[in-house]
Amino acid sequence: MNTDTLILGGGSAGCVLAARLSEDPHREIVLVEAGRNVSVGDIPAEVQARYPGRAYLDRANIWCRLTALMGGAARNAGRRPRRYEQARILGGGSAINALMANRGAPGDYDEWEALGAEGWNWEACLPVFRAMEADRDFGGPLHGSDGPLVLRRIGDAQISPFVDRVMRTLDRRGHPIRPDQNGIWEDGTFRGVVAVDDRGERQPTSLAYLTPEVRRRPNLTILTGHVATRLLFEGTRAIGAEVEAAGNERHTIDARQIVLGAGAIHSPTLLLRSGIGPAGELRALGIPVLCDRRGVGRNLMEHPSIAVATWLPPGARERNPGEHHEQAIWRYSSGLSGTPAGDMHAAILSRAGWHSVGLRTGSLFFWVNKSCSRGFLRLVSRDPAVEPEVDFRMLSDERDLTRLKAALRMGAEVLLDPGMDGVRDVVFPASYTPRVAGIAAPGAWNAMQRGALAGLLDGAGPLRAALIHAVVTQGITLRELVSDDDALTEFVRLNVGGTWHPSGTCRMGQADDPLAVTSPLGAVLGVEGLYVADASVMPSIPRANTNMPTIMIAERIAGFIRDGHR
Ligand SMILES: Cc1cc2nc3c(=O)[nH]c(=O)nc-3n(C[C@H](O)[C@H](O)[C@H](O)COP(=O)(O)OP(=O)(O)OC[C@H]3O[C@@H](n4cnc5c(N)ncnc54)[C@H](O)[C@@H]3O)c2cc1C
Repeated sequence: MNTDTLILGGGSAGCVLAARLSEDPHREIVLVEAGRNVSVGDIPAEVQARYPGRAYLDRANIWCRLTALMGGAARNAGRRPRRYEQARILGGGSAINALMANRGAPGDYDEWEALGAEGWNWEACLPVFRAMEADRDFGGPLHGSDGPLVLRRIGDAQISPFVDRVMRTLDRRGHPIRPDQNGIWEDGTFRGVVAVDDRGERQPTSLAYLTPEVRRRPNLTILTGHVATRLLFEGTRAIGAEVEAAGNERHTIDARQIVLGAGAIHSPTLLLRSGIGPAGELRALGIPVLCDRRGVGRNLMEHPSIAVATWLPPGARERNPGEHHEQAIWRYSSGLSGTPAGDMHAAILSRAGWHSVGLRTGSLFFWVNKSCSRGFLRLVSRDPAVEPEVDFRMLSDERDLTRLKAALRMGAEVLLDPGMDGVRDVVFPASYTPRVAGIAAPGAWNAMQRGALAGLLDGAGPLRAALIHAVVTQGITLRELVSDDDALTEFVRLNVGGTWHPSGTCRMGQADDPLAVTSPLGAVLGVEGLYVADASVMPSIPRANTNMPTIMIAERIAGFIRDGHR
């Protein structure tokens, strides 16, 4: 097979790249995606749903062997990797994520430019954000009205009694309720902006960008169920890729130009496997070094998280099980020296899972929105079936630990505030541990078990607190954590999780920056004909969920490639 532009990875970014680059009828495009197809009329119900809590737990939609190290280890024990969900489906993260649609602070993009990504300041990025969206609630200079992604805020009829009361309680405590999360960057609480279309359904980029009309273009070929195993080069010029179809049949696709959209874990992995990366590490695995670039797989970023949860009395529970659950957010500034405004984020969740216990649990899911810790990923085998080692080194920067500990304390205060009387019951610490992930797997057995536990907890009356502490938090109480700093440190270090926002592993920068992997145009430094255009290229993590920033990146780099910038 032979094409002009070969796009590897059909995720949030890859589908945008395919749609935009195929607008030029003279350019042949092949899009290769490892996961299954998603199209209008052929979309799994859990992917289409506005309630997203099943899609990312379905093993058919994710890279099942991928694990990652998050934070610290228990005393006298090694660090243990946990499953780390990343999409393997056409549309990528946008087909399984929590639908939150925000961009971060203007300062995040000005920072990208300051770090060497020339031309990526807020003034340059804002018009692209606007062009991507059709905001159904707000207009004006910060919003778009006719882009492919419909955005809206959770309405009065949808908001759960618990979420509504948290917002009012926070308002009374000095964190004002504000109308627009995507408006002026300021602290407060906001109804969540979600990418939900006018029928109330998810819009993965595999539908919003790869519309039936786009798919009919004769110059666009979409290959799903195909895994790219390695890039091919002639000298230092990329000339194609080796791909493996289901059934292990390998073949090559020749191309004039290759664009990686395989995401922040698998785009650097493909570079490493193809000989682009830290020379010593590659040689140790017997991979011939094509280009010694130390930055490949470094600068791995996430938003470290921890939660405070409460058992919900019946009247405070989500009334519609199909409703989106991340209904509001709380943005605040830690005030810690060297951190910017609005560096902290809490998702105010009406429920904690698809099952009966989840439906009865509300939570404040905190994350450090401007995190300072940086991790890495590296190959451990030449075998393309073996996932890389991923180590986020969360909280390795003390500032992240300090902020997350303070967040847990604040969350406890808010949920225990008398203003919450009637919509909260027992308050307890929570996090997305491997145990919780196991329990959360969709299926009849888990549904039955959770149903029995929910019934037990509902009927437990004065024994509920003891039962939650025994079964849910396994002996850890909130009182102990907020009164004992060492216990809190240990709990946060052990239980810190992510938010599924990996980024930065092929970061943009200037050619003389030894840790830069791509130029500000997305071109891989040191070789020709190869680009990266996904969450990997972010120089620093934005104060945002990362889907909209990634789509903006794909839009811009597609534009650079289309216009022939070098
Ligand atoms: C569970 C979850 C919840 C999230 N919630 C939100 C949210 O609410 N809001 C938000 O803004 N962001 C959210 N995110 C993050 C957001 O979805 C990602 O930042 C975004 O999808 C990244 O886009 P990407 O194109 O870089 O990578 P992806 O969307 O992950 O796409 C990469 C694609 O490449 C494919 N691929 C990888 N390797 C190969 C290969 N070798 N050959 C062929 N194909 C390959 C993968 O299968 C995948 O489809 C969430 C993510 C997850 C996983």
